[in-house]
Amino acid sequence: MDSPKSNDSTNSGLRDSTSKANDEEQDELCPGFRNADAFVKYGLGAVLSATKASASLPQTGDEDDFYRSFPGFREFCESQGDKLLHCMSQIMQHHGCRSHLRDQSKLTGLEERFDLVVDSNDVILERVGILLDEADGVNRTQQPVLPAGFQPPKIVVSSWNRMGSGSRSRSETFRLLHAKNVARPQLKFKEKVDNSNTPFIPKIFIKPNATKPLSSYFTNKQIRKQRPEDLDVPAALADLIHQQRTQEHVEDMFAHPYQYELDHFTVPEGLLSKPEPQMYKPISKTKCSFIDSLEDLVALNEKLCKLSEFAVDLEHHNYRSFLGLTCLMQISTREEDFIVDTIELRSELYILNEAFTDPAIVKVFHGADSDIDWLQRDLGLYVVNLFDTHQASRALNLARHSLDHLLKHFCTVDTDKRYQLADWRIRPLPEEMVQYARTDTHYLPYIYDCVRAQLLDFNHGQPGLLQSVWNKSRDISLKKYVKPIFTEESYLELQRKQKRSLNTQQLTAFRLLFAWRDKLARQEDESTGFTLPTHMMNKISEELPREPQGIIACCNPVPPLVRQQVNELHLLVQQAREMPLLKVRRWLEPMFLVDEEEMDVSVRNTSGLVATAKITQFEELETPNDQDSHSVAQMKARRIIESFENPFRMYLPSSGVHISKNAKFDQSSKIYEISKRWKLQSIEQQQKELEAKREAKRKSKEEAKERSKKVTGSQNLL
Ligand SMILES: O=c1ccn([C@@H]2O[C@H](COP(=O)(O)O)[C@@H](O)[C@H]2O)c(=O)[nH]1
Ligand SMILES: [Mn+2]
Repeated sequence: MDSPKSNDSTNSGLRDSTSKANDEEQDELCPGFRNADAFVKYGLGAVLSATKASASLPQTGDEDDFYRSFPGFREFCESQGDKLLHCMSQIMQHHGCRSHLRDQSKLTGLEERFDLVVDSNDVILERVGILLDEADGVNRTQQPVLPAGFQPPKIVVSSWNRMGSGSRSRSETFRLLHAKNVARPQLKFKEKVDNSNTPFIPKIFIKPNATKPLSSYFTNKQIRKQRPEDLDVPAALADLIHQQRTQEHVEDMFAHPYQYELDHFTVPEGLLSKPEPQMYKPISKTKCSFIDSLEDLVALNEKLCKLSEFAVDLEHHNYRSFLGLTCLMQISTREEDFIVDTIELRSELYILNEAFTDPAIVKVFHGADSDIDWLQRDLGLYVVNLFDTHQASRALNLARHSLDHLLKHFCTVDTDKRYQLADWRIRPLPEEMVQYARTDTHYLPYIYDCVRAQLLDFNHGQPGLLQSVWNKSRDISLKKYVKPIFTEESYLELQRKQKRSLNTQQLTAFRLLFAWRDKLARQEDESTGFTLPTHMMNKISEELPREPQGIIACCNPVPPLVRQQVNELHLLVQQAREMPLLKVRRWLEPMFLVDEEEMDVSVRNTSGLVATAKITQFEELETPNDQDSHSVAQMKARRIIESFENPFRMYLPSSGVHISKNAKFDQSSKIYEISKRWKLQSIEQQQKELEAKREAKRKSKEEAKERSKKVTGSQNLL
């Protein structure tokens, strides 16, 4: 699990419809890559040949680490990696992801490029999801009608041959498994999903293995559930009591229920000495049980409570739900595998807290970050004594840290992740998905032994490195699930991330669409990506269509909720069009409006030169691209800003610009103060401030005029 399991499908980038040059460039790379059919025809072919080529690379397997210890080999890998990243960025750019970023040198570091990959996956998957459903004729807005029983959905398997007639023994067919009319699991939940725009409160009311008892807020149903109007006292008094109770419990309400136990957790002594790895049982000889009844769950808990360790993993779905849904839990002991239906047993799974929070039992996860969130959010489960094999792999500095790599490295097991993104809500779960799911935990107890032994060997038998993995794992289990909260500023975060330059009308449209999408997604319990994918939201806000049909034209395929509410969306766009047209600039991190009267701006370039220029009053622009109406000082300021943003660009001196050689950059200069001051302000706030300032200035000018009139008048009198 190297890649983050992001629940946020809002990160999609922007397809710059005007970047024709870019399109042409891409056409050379992948001719006819402009629509889904063409993608399947050409794009898929390219992907397949790339996959084939990568499979024909020498399989270094266990020797990865050995080869990588040679600087030449490492450098070669890195340079090839860079080339690949560049290629990927180009493909993504073409596919509508951050295509506005023509200057790839602005993508600094792997992190940002990785962001790009994640964003692009979002865009592509959003499209694939919508297209598949459209092809199936599924109307996503209609809740499927469920017959009395739980009707098995029709499974659709789209497949293509991954390797051609290949030499590899296992099935090489890549399957995109999804299902028609999957019943919405949310309909079966005993407790309704809480998509309200309020912080998450832990779902816990009993606390097994507690050293510090659970706050009465959680244990006392009366306190938790009592509404002021249900108290048998006058309304005002009830309100007061309720308020006091809430205040009294507010800290407990948001604290990690096992904070105290985790803070005081020490690894059992025996676990810091070198283990003899206990070989896993062949999967074919291991019993696998599907747990979907309370009775079986209780029996499973009893079994787990008797063990010293077991492995856990979760499968998740986040497209047809606002917060995401935990669909499956895999548990492996040294003897058995269990597949737990976390949809069916969602309200009962807290039972497992007895084993999950027992400090004497090690819970082995691989890459537990998201799992910890999902356990808390959906099942009210916490983990005390977590061992994360992903953290162990990092401490051992292995070549890669994915589960596939560890399986290959320690167990010589080849896996593929073809079901990782399957629709895990499908019931009954197809056998092949069960088999896939169990491999995620089956080998983990053995890998846990191996990495512990190696961590001790690595450190000459000293437990320091092993202890550090336990500490990192504990930090992960201390994480608290944070619910996405919408604020008036939320859209700015996404806008900043996308680094697009918008005028005030476009930005207003973006803000209104963002709010519409958030509200509707919460209400309908759909992801924001399903409601209105970010790249479509970008397109609408850039183009500001004058007609509802124009909004539809920005979306391909049209999301069902957009089709349903196109008139509301159109009203929002109209509202945005009524804004005065100003250009919005991005300056360093914050965005701001270029408007400061006669303000000195100092900027230093790489050679230590300090440039100072005046920015004078700006004129409101008739059109966003109306360069002529820029004042000279604005142009200067723009160039300074550009040179600030790109330190490799030499700032060219021109009249009115002062450059002092070797001058020190003054940290307290205005550029700093301003960027700080603007940082937390929304564009609207900025606009208000600017208007107030202008108004004050206008008044003071008028007053000055009045005064001078009076003076002239009195002089005349004299
Ligand atoms: O690249 C990825 C990897 C995973 N997910 C989601 O996470 C869960 C669990 O993944 P594991 O690999 O089993 O830890 C999976 O069901 C996906 O929903 C993902 O979205 N993208
Ligand atoms: Mn898994």
